[in-house]
Amino acid sequence: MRKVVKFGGSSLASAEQFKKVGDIIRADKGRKYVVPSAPGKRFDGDIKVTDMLYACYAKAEKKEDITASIAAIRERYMEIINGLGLSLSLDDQFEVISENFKKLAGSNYAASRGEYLNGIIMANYLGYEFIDAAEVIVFHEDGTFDAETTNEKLSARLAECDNAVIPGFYGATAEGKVTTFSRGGSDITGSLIAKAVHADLYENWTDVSGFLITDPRIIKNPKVIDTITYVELRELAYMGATVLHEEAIFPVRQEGIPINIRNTNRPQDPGTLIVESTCRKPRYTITGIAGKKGFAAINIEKDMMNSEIGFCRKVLTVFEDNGISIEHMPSGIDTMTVFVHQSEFEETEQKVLAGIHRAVNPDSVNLESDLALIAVVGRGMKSQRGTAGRIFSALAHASINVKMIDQGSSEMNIIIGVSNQDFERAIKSIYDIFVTVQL
Ligand SMILES: Nc1ncnc2c1ncn2[C@@H]1O[C@H](COP(=O)(O)OP(=O)(O)O)[C@@H](O)[C@H]1O
Ligand SMILES: N[C@@H](CC(=O)OP(=O)(O)O)C(=O)O
Repeated sequence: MRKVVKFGGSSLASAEQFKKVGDIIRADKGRKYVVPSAPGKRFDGDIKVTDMLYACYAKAEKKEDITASIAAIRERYMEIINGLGLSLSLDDQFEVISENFKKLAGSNYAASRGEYLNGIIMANYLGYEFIDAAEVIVFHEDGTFDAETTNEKLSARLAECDNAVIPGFYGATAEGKVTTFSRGGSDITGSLIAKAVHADLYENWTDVSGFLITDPRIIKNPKVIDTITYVELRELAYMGATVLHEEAIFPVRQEGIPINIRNTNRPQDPGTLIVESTCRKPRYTITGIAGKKGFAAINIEKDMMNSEIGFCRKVLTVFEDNGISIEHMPSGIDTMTVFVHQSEFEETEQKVLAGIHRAVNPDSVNLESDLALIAVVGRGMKSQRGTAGRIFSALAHASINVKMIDQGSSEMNIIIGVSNQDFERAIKSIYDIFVTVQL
């Protein structure tokens, strides 16, 4: 078995965590390619190294003294090196990094150093080859990711070595400008490597025993999902289940490589297997629940709207022209609602309203803010009668007003809009009706 293993920041926050990771890798010869993140939080309230780097770079940009900030970052790594008993010096690397910060090499460069340095330590600790991600993960000049060149470079480079450590989160353009994925992007690096080496499995090690039915910060100890499909996971990841970056699914999906989410602190747990398709029946009718706060709804009313050809297109053009992306668009006979991200919308809100008036001359337009969207997802929901009924009776029992309902044509997800303030209670009542009472 050839495996790619990615360890998140929580798994590499201290020497103690590194030792657990070392034991996991050494326990299975198939764990050949290792993708580390930067050191994460050691305890509640701690600061991730990536955030320390961003903050330090912001100081450099303001021409403030960064000596103390660099020293604090360096201390995080020295604690790991000393705790592991390694004879490794990062003096040269820190000298280069300090110089580049002062030269304002860019905030992407700054953030990427967290993974870069952790990769050097990991390679030294394991006795694996270190491959700088800047050599093999390629971005276009405009900052977008170059999937084709990356796959070629990775395949060629990794064919030369039996095992290697490749830091997550960053890469570089052909000109050598360091660029990163969005936050949590080490998951993407792992997936790209799994694809390039035709891995049998992509293991993603974190601090929870798999993908949980819902966010453990909302429900205490939610049940683990044993098997989930890429499609279900994509819906949940997009809607805020942050355990895996939403874009990490695509590279492995093209190759049909399963992902296994595992817990570094409980390696004996089987975790969650993410697959293309499965005959395994899900344990509950629903597979998972996820959601996000911070949406606004634009409600548009106009008599006979439905018979006006091009109405929707004209409305949507107004959003497009103002650079606003649309999240959902439920409609009635004479009404249409557009859900958008509130933070993105606030700046241009009045321009959009005026634009809608000009474009379609509606009877009325009104705005509602502070809304949350919740996705209830599950392959078991398809052709299972009464699922929606159960969701809405659970919400009614909890006295939660439902502002929007949207069921995808795949019958695999139902999206519900509620007030921000009802968000946690709504998730809890849906979880209880399907999982706690085991319906
Ligand atoms: N449905 C979910 N299942 C599991 N974890 C979730 C879910 N939704 C949110 N999380 C959060 O995701 C965290 C793991 O992701 P992340 O912080 O990116 O870890 P890492 O540092 O290992 O990359 C968990 O500790 C948990 O708080
Ligand atoms: N260190 C980066 C990238 C990353 O993937 O981290 P983690 O695996 O800890 O989520 C971040 O904090 O965004």
